[in-house]
Amino acid sequence: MPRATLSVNGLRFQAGRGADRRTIIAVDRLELASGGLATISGASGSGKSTLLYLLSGLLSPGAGRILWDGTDHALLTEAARDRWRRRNAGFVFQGFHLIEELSPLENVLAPVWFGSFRAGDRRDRAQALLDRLGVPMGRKTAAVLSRGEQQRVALARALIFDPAVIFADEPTASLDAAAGAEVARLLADLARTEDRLVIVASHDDRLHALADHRLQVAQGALERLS
Ligand SMILES: Nc1ncnc2c1ncn2[C@@H]1O[C@H](COP(=O)(O)OP(=O)(O)OP(=O)(O)O)[C@@H](O)[C@H]1O
Repeated sequence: MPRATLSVNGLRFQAGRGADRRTIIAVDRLELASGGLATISGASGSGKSTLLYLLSGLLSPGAGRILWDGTDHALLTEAARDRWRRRNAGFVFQGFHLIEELSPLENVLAPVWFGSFRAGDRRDRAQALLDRLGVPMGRKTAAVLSRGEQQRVALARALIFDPAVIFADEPTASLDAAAGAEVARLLADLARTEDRLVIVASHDDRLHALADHRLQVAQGALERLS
Protein backbone atom coordinates (compact mmCIF):
# COMPACT_ATOMS: atom_id res chain seq x y z
CA MET A 1 0.00 0.00 0.00
CA PRO A 2 1.41 3.47 -0.90
CA ARG A 3 2.29 5.58 2.12
CA ALA A 4 2.92 9.29 2.54
CA THR A 5 4.31 11.64 5.13
CA LEU A 6 3.61 15.34 5.21
CA SER A 7 5.79 17.91 6.91
CA VAL A 8 4.94 21.63 6.94
CA ASN A 9 7.15 24.40 8.33
CA GLY A 10 6.55 28.14 8.53
CA LEU A 11 3.84 28.15 5.87
CA ARG A 12 2.29 31.56 5.08
CA PHE A 13 -0.17 32.29 2.32
CA GLN A 14 -1.15 35.91 1.72
CA ALA A 15 -3.65 37.41 -0.71
CA GLY A 16 -4.93 40.83 -1.69
CA ARG A 17 -3.12 43.96 -2.81
CA GLY A 18 -1.66 47.00 -1.02
CA ALA A 19 -3.44 47.83 2.21
CA ASP A 20 -5.87 44.93 1.63
CA ARG A 21 -3.09 42.35 1.67
CA ARG A 22 -3.53 39.88 4.53
CA THR A 23 -2.45 36.46 5.67
CA ILE A 24 -5.14 33.95 4.74
CA ILE A 25 -3.51 30.99 6.47
CA ALA A 26 -0.37 30.32 8.48
CA VAL A 27 0.95 26.95 9.65
CA ASP A 28 4.00 27.04 11.94
CA ARG A 29 4.50 23.29 12.02
CA LEU A 30 2.50 20.21 11.03
CA GLU A 31 3.49 16.56 10.67
CA LEU A 32 1.07 13.92 9.41
CA ALA A 33 1.55 10.39 8.13
CA SER A 34 -0.42 7.61 6.48
CA GLY A 35 -2.81 5.63 8.62
CA GLY A 36 -4.77 8.55 10.00
CA LEU A 37 -7.80 10.73 9.40
CA ALA A 38 -6.95 14.40 9.93
CA THR A 39 -9.85 16.84 10.06
CA ILE A 40 -9.64 20.62 9.78
CA SER A 41 -12.41 22.65 11.39
CA GLY A 42 -12.88 26.40 11.45
CA ALA A 43 -15.46 29.08 10.74
CA SER A 44 -16.63 29.73 7.20
CA GLY A 45 -13.94 31.74 5.39
CA SER A 46 -11.24 30.81 7.91
CA GLY A 47 -9.00 29.29 5.21
CA LYS A 48 -9.70 25.53 5.32
CA SER A 49 -10.09 25.09 1.55
CA THR A 50 -7.08 27.31 0.89
CA LEU A 51 -5.02 25.08 3.18
CA LEU A 52 -6.12 21.96 1.25
CA TYR A 53 -5.13 23.65 -2.05
CA LEU A 54 -1.73 24.53 -0.57
CA LEU A 55 -1.06 21.05 0.83
CA SER A 56 -2.04 19.42 -2.47
CA GLY A 57 0.15 21.79 -4.48
CA LEU A 58 -2.73 23.40 -6.38
CA LEU A 59 -1.66 26.70 -4.79
CA SER A 60 1.90 27.84 -4.09
CA PRO A 61 2.67 29.26 -0.63
CA GLY A 62 4.32 32.67 -0.42
CA ALA A 63 6.63 31.42 2.33
CA GLY A 64 7.45 28.20 4.15
CA ARG A 65 7.98 24.61 3.19
CA ILE A 66 5.60 21.77 2.36
CA LEU A 67 7.42 18.45 2.17
CA TRP A 68 5.85 15.22 0.95
CA ASP A 69 8.04 12.23 1.75
CA GLY A 70 10.91 14.64 2.31
CA THR A 71 10.56 16.45 -1.03
CA ASP A 72 9.87 20.19 -1.01
CA HIS A 73 7.19 20.68 -3.64
CA ALA A 74 8.18 24.31 -4.20
CA LEU A 75 11.41 23.00 -5.75
CA LEU A 76 9.57 20.82 -8.29
CA THR A 77 8.47 21.98 -11.71
CA GLU A 78 4.72 22.39 -12.19
CA ALA A 79 4.73 19.27 -14.38
CA ALA A 80 6.43 17.25 -11.61
CA ARG A 81 3.92 18.55 -9.05
CA ASP A 82 1.06 17.53 -11.40
CA ARG A 83 2.62 14.09 -11.76
CA TRP A 84 2.90 13.73 -7.99
CA ARG A 85 -0.77 14.71 -7.59
CA ARG A 86 -1.91 12.25 -10.24
CA ARG A 87 0.02 9.36 -8.67
CA ASN A 88 -0.42 10.15 -5.01
CA ALA A 89 -3.50 12.25 -4.40
CA GLY A 90 -7.26 11.71 -4.66
CA PHE A 91 -9.80 14.54 -4.32
CA VAL A 92 -13.36 14.56 -3.00
CA PHE A 93 -15.51 17.69 -3.03
CA GLN A 94 -18.82 18.76 -1.50
CA GLY A 95 -20.41 19.00 -4.96
CA PHE A 96 -19.19 15.55 -6.17
CA HIS A 97 -18.21 16.94 -9.65
CA LEU A 98 -19.55 13.88 -11.46
CA ILE A 99 -20.38 13.84 -15.18
CA GLU A 100 -24.10 13.13 -14.83
CA GLU A 101 -24.61 11.71 -18.33
CA LEU A 102 -21.99 9.00 -17.73
CA SER A 103 -22.53 5.77 -15.80
CA PRO A 104 -21.02 5.33 -12.31
CA LEU A 105 -18.31 3.08 -13.81
CA GLU A 106 -17.48 5.61 -16.54
CA ASN A 107 -17.23 8.36 -13.91
CA VAL A 108 -14.75 6.33 -11.89
CA LEU A 109 -12.73 5.70 -15.07
CA ALA A 110 -12.83 9.36 -16.20
CA PRO A 111 -9.43 10.27 -14.60
CA VAL A 112 -7.91 7.31 -16.47
CA TRP A 113 -9.20 8.64 -19.81
CA PHE A 114 -8.20 12.23 -18.99
CA GLY A 115 -4.74 11.01 -18.04
CA SER A 116 -4.48 9.16 -21.39
CA PHE A 117 -4.09 5.79 -19.68
CA ARG A 118 -5.71 2.63 -21.01
CA ALA A 119 -9.04 2.17 -19.25
CA GLY A 120 -9.02 -1.60 -19.78
CA ASP A 121 -6.33 -2.02 -17.16
CA ARG A 122 -8.41 -0.16 -14.56
CA ARG A 123 -11.92 -1.39 -15.36
CA ASP A 124 -11.84 -4.27 -12.86
CA ARG A 125 -10.47 -2.01 -10.14
CA ALA A 126 -13.15 0.62 -10.86
CA GLN A 127 -15.91 -2.00 -10.58
CA ALA A 128 -14.39 -3.45 -7.41
CA LEU A 129 -14.29 0.02 -5.84
CA LEU A 130 -17.95 0.66 -6.71
CA ASP A 131 -18.90 -2.73 -5.22
CA ARG A 132 -16.87 -2.10 -2.10
CA LEU A 133 -18.36 1.35 -1.55
CA GLY A 134 -21.86 -0.06 -2.00
CA VAL A 135 -22.87 1.79 -5.20
CA PRO A 136 -25.88 -0.09 -6.63
CA MET A 137 -25.35 -1.96 -9.89
CA GLY A 138 -27.18 -1.34 -13.13
CA ARG A 139 -27.68 2.44 -12.97
CA LYS A 140 -27.30 3.90 -16.47
CA THR A 141 -26.22 7.37 -15.44
CA ALA A 142 -24.86 9.06 -12.33
CA ALA A 143 -27.81 11.48 -12.51
CA VAL A 144 -30.25 8.84 -11.22
CA LEU A 145 -28.21 8.07 -8.09
CA SER A 146 -29.05 9.49 -4.66
CA ARG A 147 -26.69 12.15 -3.32
CA GLY A 148 -25.09 9.69 -0.91
CA GLU A 149 -24.53 7.24 -3.77
CA GLN A 150 -23.08 10.03 -5.93
CA GLN A 151 -20.60 10.91 -3.19
CA ARG A 152 -19.59 7.24 -2.98
CA VAL A 153 -18.96 7.25 -6.77
CA ALA A 154 -16.81 10.36 -6.26
CA LEU A 155 -14.92 8.50 -3.52
CA ALA A 156 -14.38 5.51 -5.83
CA ARG A 157 -13.11 7.92 -8.53
CA ALA A 158 -10.67 9.46 -6.02
CA LEU A 159 -9.32 5.96 -5.32
CA ILE A 160 -8.84 4.80 -8.91
CA PHE A 161 -5.04 5.39 -8.91
CA ASP A 162 -4.71 3.97 -5.38
CA PRO A 163 -3.55 7.28 -3.88
CA ALA A 164 -1.61 7.47 -0.63
CA VAL A 165 -3.35 10.75 0.24
CA ILE A 166 -6.99 11.79 -0.02
CA PHE A 167 -8.02 15.44 0.22
CA ALA A 168 -11.69 16.01 0.92
CA ASP A 169 -13.36 19.43 1.06
CA GLU A 170 -16.70 19.36 2.93
CA PRO A 171 -17.44 15.82 1.68
CA THR A 172 -20.57 15.41 3.81
CA ALA A 173 -21.99 18.94 3.65
CA SER A 174 -24.65 18.27 1.03
CA LEU A 175 -25.68 14.83 2.32
CA ASP A 176 -28.47 13.91 4.71
CA ALA A 177 -27.59 12.59 8.18
CA ALA A 178 -27.45 8.89 7.26
CA ALA A 179 -25.49 9.34 4.01
CA GLY A 180 -23.14 11.82 5.72
CA ALA A 181 -22.42 9.38 8.55
CA GLU A 182 -21.71 6.62 6.01
CA VAL A 183 -19.26 8.76 4.00
CA ALA A 184 -17.55 9.86 7.25
CA ARG A 185 -17.14 6.21 8.26
CA LEU A 186 -15.77 5.30 4.80
CA LEU A 187 -13.17 8.08 4.98
CA ALA A 188 -12.02 6.95 8.43
CA ASP A 189 -11.87 3.38 7.14
CA LEU A 190 -9.74 4.35 4.13
CA ALA A 191 -7.24 5.96 6.50
CA ARG A 192 -7.08 3.24 9.14
CA THR A 193 -7.57 -0.08 7.38
CA GLU A 194 -5.81 0.92 4.15
CA ASP A 195 -3.07 3.02 5.70
CA ARG A 196 -3.78 6.16 3.68
CA LEU A 197 -3.54 9.75 4.87
CA VAL A 198 -6.98 11.35 4.64
CA ILE A 199 -7.17 15.12 5.17
CA VAL A 200 -10.67 16.57 5.41
CA ALA A 201 -11.84 20.18 5.71
CA SER A 202 -15.27 20.14 7.28
CA HIS A 203 -17.89 21.67 9.56
CA ASP A 204 -19.24 18.20 10.32
CA ASP A 205 -18.82 17.12 13.95
CA ARG A 206 -19.32 13.46 12.97
CA LEU A 207 -16.11 13.65 10.97
CA HIS A 208 -14.22 15.39 13.78
CA ALA A 209 -15.42 12.73 16.23
CA LEU A 210 -13.81 10.04 14.04
CA ALA A 211 -10.53 11.92 13.53
CA ASP A 212 -7.10 10.67 14.58
CA HIS A 213 -5.77 14.24 14.32
CA ARG A 214 -8.00 17.24 14.95
CA LEU A 215 -6.84 20.52 13.47
CA GLN A 216 -8.50 23.90 13.62
CA VAL A 217 -8.03 27.17 11.76
CA ALA A 218 -8.63 30.21 13.95
CA GLN A 219 -7.58 33.83 13.27
CA GLY A 220 -5.68 32.69 10.18
CA ALA A 221 -3.52 30.12 11.97
CA LEU A 222 -3.69 26.35 12.11
CA GLU A 223 -3.62 24.81 15.56
CA ARG A 224 -3.67 21.21 16.63
CA LEU A 225 -6.49 20.19 18.99
CA SER A 226 -5.48 16.53 19.32
N1 LIG B 1 -6.42 34.37 -3.91
C1 LIG B 1 -7.17 34.97 -3.00
N2 LIG B 1 -7.35 36.32 -3.03
C2 LIG B 1 -8.09 36.96 -2.10
N3 LIG B 1 -8.72 36.32 -1.09
C3 LIG B 1 -8.60 35.00 -1.01
C4 LIG B 1 -7.83 34.24 -1.96
N4 LIG B 1 -7.90 32.95 -1.62
C5 LIG B 1 -8.70 32.88 -0.53
N5 LIG B 1 -9.09 34.11 -0.17
C6 LIG B 1 -9.96 34.44 1.00
O1 LIG B 1 -9.50 33.67 2.08
C7 LIG B 1 -10.57 33.30 2.95
C8 LIG B 1 -10.56 31.81 3.18
O2 LIG B 1 -11.23 31.12 2.14
P1 LIG B 1 -11.45 29.54 2.17
O3 LIG B 1 -12.34 29.20 1.02
O4 LIG B 1 -10.15 28.87 2.25
O5 LIG B 1 -12.24 29.36 3.55
P2 LIG B 1 -12.99 28.11 4.13
O6 LIG B 1 -12.59 28.02 5.58
O7 LIG B 1 -12.74 26.90 3.29
O8 LIG B 1 -14.50 28.56 4.02
P3 LIG B 1 -15.86 27.69 3.89
O9 LIG B 1 -15.98 26.90 5.17
O10 LIG B 1 -16.92 28.76 3.78
O11 LIG B 1 -15.73 26.84 2.67
C9 LIG B 1 -11.83 33.85 2.31
O12 LIG B 1 -12.15 35.09 2.91
C10 LIG B 1 -11.41 34.05 0.85
O13 LIG B 1 -12.16 35.05 0.23
